[in-house]
Amino acid sequence: MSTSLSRAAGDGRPQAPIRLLHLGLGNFFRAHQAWYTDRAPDANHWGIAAFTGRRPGLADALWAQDGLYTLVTRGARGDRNSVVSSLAAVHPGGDHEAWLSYWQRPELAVVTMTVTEAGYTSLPGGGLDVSRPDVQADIETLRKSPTGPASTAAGRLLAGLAARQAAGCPPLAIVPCDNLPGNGEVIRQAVHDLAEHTGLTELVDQQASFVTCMVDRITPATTDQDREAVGEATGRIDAAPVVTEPFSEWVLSGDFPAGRPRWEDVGARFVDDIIPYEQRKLWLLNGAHSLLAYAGSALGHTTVAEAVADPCCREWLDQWWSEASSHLPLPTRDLADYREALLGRFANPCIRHLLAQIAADGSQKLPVRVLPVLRLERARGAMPQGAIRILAAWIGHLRGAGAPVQDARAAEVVPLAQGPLPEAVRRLLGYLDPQLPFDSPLVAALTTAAESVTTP
Ligand SMILES: NC(=O)c1ccc[n+]([C@@H]2O[C@H](COP(=O)([O-])OP(=O)(O)OC[C@H]3O[C@@H](n4cnc5c(N)ncnc54)[C@H](O)[C@@H]3O)[C@@H](O)[C@H]2O)c1
Ligand SMILES: O=P(O)(O)OC[C@@H](O)[C@@H](O)[C@H](O)[C@H](O)CO
Repeated sequence: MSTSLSRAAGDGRPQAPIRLLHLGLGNFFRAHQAWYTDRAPDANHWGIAAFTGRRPGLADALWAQDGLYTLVTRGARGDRNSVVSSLAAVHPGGDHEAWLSYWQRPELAVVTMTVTEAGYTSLPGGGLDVSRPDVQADIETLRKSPTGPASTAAGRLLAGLAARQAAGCPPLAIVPCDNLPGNGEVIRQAVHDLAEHTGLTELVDQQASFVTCMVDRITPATTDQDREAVGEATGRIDAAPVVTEPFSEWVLSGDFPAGRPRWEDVGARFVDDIIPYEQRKLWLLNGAHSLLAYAGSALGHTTVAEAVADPCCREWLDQWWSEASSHLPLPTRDLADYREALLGRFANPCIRHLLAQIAADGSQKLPVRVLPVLRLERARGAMPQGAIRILAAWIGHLRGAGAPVQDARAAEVVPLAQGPLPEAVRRLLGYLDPQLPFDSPLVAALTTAAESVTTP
């Protein structure tokens, strides 16, 4: 009979001392940052304590198997299974005492996070969105006690920094790993704004260095079938395996005052100017994902691989990529190779990446994946049909076409999308950027494009 993964049974390596902390224990973190750490030559010195966002389920499942899990690297020609050992402790997000206790350890050096775009609780133009009830609740909590049980990511970081300062510990690095440009600065600003509302301002820059990074590895949600396949292939019960693609990229920019694992020895790159890497990835990969999520699901497709096999979607992808590529400061040959590689990654028939998963939180994603290209194209007098198609398909999605709406801002954007199309288009453009509804030719082109998106 199969037994669960366990260190006592000889699975994985012994637990490493904890010097890394992570918020947002999900699949991507386990396929990416935890995997880089696991393979670093100094992995034996760098254990991670990871916290879920709020729900305890994954922490419980991983706790029962000593933090070990199987990483299934799924290429078009088959799977490769390996056990990742870098998680030394796992906790439910609500365990605030445990969260603070790690910040009070002098040896803690790096805090990473994957909390989704919506988890940054920031305004579209930057800065903390203090109108949110969860942010307001954190302001109250942290005013009462600087280390109180905050619930937002910014609040938890600030409470951690306050605990660290009170314990007299040295500064560390905070490394957000979500698909946002300048993610280090975005979270720094959010934490800083929260600190201003709670009288803790000086603490932020004294205690932390905010590192920006570009992350890439397509990692879908795990299915029961994946769990069964891992059990059959490894002879071990694993309640929480992660399936990911062979490709991986991590580019970082910023200081690590208390050190870090030798991630550069296993493929991570440290650069001074991260902007070209961010733009290439967010526009070409994530922008294309959003196109397929809305336009592809409206055509009846369920996964990225299905959508990219449809010649119509392929043509739309090429149009979007040509528009976006023309604004990237990278050699033409490199961009052509990147696009070619993306097609192969998207077409991987063994990665079942659901369009519905990618479609979530479009209100947070389109401003960083699509709008920069739209604005650059309009500034040079072009009417970018590729970018317009993505926005049109998103509007169709909010009006009921394709994947179901799951958006942190659904209560605002779904009502804006209802009623006669020209007004809905104007309202949604205004939501994304108050300047855009004044661009009448754009409003007209987007209305025409949105009319062609099928709604039920
Ligand atoms: N999956 C990918 O292919 C991929 C690739 C690159 C980057 N990312 C980034 O990683 C993020 C997570 O993706 P995933 O595949 O791990 O998803 P997931 O659903 O497996 O995990 C998400 C984790 O984030 C936590 N979380 C969500 N909202 C939070 C909040 N407000 N505060 C704190 N924690 C919160 C959840 O509790 C969970 O632990 C994405 O939103 C994206 O920004 C994902
Ligand atoms: O993870 P999200 O929700 O930000 O976006 C969905 C996908 O576009 C994204 O996860 C990509 O698969 C990933 O960014 C590839 O590295």
